[in-house]
Order: sequence, then structure tokens, then C-alpha cells
Amino acid sequence: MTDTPGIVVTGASGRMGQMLVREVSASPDCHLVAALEREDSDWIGRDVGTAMGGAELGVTVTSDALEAFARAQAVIDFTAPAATVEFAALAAQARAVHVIGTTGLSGDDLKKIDAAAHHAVIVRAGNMSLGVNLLVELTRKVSQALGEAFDIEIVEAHHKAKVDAPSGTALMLGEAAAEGRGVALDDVADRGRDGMTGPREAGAIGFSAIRGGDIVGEHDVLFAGAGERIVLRHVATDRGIFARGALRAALWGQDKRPGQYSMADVLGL
Ligand SMILES: NC(=O)C1=CN([C@@H]2O[C@H](COP(=O)(O)OP(=O)(O)OC[C@H]3O[C@@H](n4cnc5c(N)ncnc54)[C@H](OP(=O)(O)O)[C@@H]3O)[C@@H](O)[C@H]2O)C=CC1
Ligand SMILES: O=C(O)C1=N[C@H](C(=O)O)C[C@H](O)C1
Repeated sequence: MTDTPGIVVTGASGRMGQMLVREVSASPDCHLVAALEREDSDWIGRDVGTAMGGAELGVTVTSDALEAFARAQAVIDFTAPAATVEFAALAAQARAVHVIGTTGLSGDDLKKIDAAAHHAVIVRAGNMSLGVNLLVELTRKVSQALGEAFDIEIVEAHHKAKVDAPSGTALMLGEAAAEGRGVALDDVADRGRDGMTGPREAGAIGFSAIRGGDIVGEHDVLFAGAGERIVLRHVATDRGIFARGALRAALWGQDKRPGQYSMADVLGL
């Protein structure tokens, strides 16, 4: 037996799920207690390590979330909105820290996650990397300094399997840019241009999404002024940056009071 925090990885067969299983099982600071998949997944009942094509890890893939969460101190969850909302209620019941990387959550989903955060620690971020969370802070500062004389456009690029747009990261950057200007993002966001759009609206924060191939995740924040342009850019080349951030959040959350926290809290930004 080990006395390090026990961690459940949800969506274990997914792109992020597999990366998380690797990070958690390689870390000396925690141990993998369960790997979760859908009931009808052909990974159920198999050792998660061998299902991933590697060495046995001694953890059998299960679909019983509540039983798994009851044995864990943290749940790391990069799945899909419907699953994440369900897992938030179950993690709260088990009083396990819930680290949410899932993006594309609706306003209704976020209300349910808020309710779960009354009972347990939730750390949620559209991007768990150190670099992007620093970029968010820079975006807020540059937006505040420049004001509306500079037009803000956020351009993101991801792999062809991504199902939500704009990305969670683009929305975090948009929120920060809006905060820097003292406005609400919902009032100024321009999330898709097509046809006779007319000239750009003053004060708008524009979003563009590129999807293709195996792009891990790229984000540009453009501040376009008269005669000059500033571009803040983050390029992810390895999903390990998200997995390591999520693991850091799971460990950080162990001694925190119930509530909802961000990666900025975890990183002390
Ligand atoms: N915050 C961050 O730093 C990052 C966030 N993400 C986000 O993480 C999420 C997952 O991304 P990615 O790993 O690329 O996606 P994948 O599609 O590769 O993996 C998602 C996994 O979740 C499982 N899943 C989906 N719905 C359910 C459900 N209802 N019950 C149980 N399991 C379910 C999927 O199973 P099945 O295949 O059977 O549907 C799959 O195994 C996305 O929202 C993405 O935007 C990604 C990278 C970084
Ligand atoms: O789906 C992805 O892959 C990613 N999703 C997150 C997002 O929506 O911003 C984070 C990262 O860019 C990869």
C-alpha cells in the first residue's frame, strides 16, 4: 500500500486519458487507483497499461465511477460535457478533488459544476499548461494597456477530431482580454464571420478556429492597431503539458476547502 493520493483517470482510452494514465503511473507523488471508460468500451475488464499497448499497470479498466471515486483522493477528467457533469456530482459525493479539463461546457453544465463545488474541491481550466496560463495573464495586461485603439482577434488551431469551437483556451484568452478592457466577453464576442459582414465592430473581440491533421493546440492573440500589430502566441507540441498541469492541480487540491479553483490559483499567478 502507498500513502500517496490515489487518482482516477476518466476517459482512459482518449488522447488525454492515455497521457494522464502515463503521467500518474510514472509519478512518485501519487498512484493510479482506477481507469474509467464507458460501459460498452472494449477496454472494460482489461489492464489499462496493456490496453494502451504498454506494460501491465495492475489497474483494470472499469465503468463503475462511484465505486472508483470512493477509493480515490482525486479524479482527473478530460472527457465530454455530459460525462463531466455526471462525474462532478459523483466526485462531490465521494469528496474527491475533481480536476476538469473538459471544454465545450454550456452555461447549464457550469451551474451544475458550481453546485458540486459546494461539497468538494474542483479545479477547472480550459487549458492546464503553465504557458497558456501565463499567456492569459499577459493578454489581460496588454488589453488593459492598449484599450480599444487596438482590435483584438483570437485565432486557434487544433487537430481534426476536436468537437468544440472556439477552444476552451481561446475563450479563456477572450475572457482575459475582455476583463482587461473592463467589459463582459458575452457583450463583445464575434464568434464567426461569413458573407457580407460589414466592417468590424469597434470593441469586438473576434474568434477564428482552424481544424486539421494532428495539431495539438495553437493560440494567437492579435492586437491590431494603426501601423503596428502585437501577436501573443502559444504553441503546444506535446499533450504532456496538459497532463502534468492536471496532475499538479490534483495534488494541490488535496488540502483545499471545497470550492471552484482555476489553474491560476494552482500556479499562484
Ligand atoms: N484543459 C486542457 O488543458 C485540455 C482540455 N482538453 C479537453 O479534454 C477533452 C477530451 O479531449 P481528448 O482526450 O482529445 O478527447 P478524446 O475523444 O480522445 O477522449 C475523450 C474520452 O472521454 C470518453 N467519454 C466521452 N464521453 C463519455 C461519457 N459520457 N462517459 C464516459 N466516457 C466518455 C471518450 O470515450 P468515447 O471515445 O467512447 O466517446 C474518450 O475515451 C476535450 O473536451 C478537450 O477539449 C484536451 C486537452 C487539454
Ligand atoms: O481538444 C484539444 O485537443 C484541446 N483542448 C483544449 C481547448 O479547448 O483549448 C486545450 C488544448 O488546446 C487542446
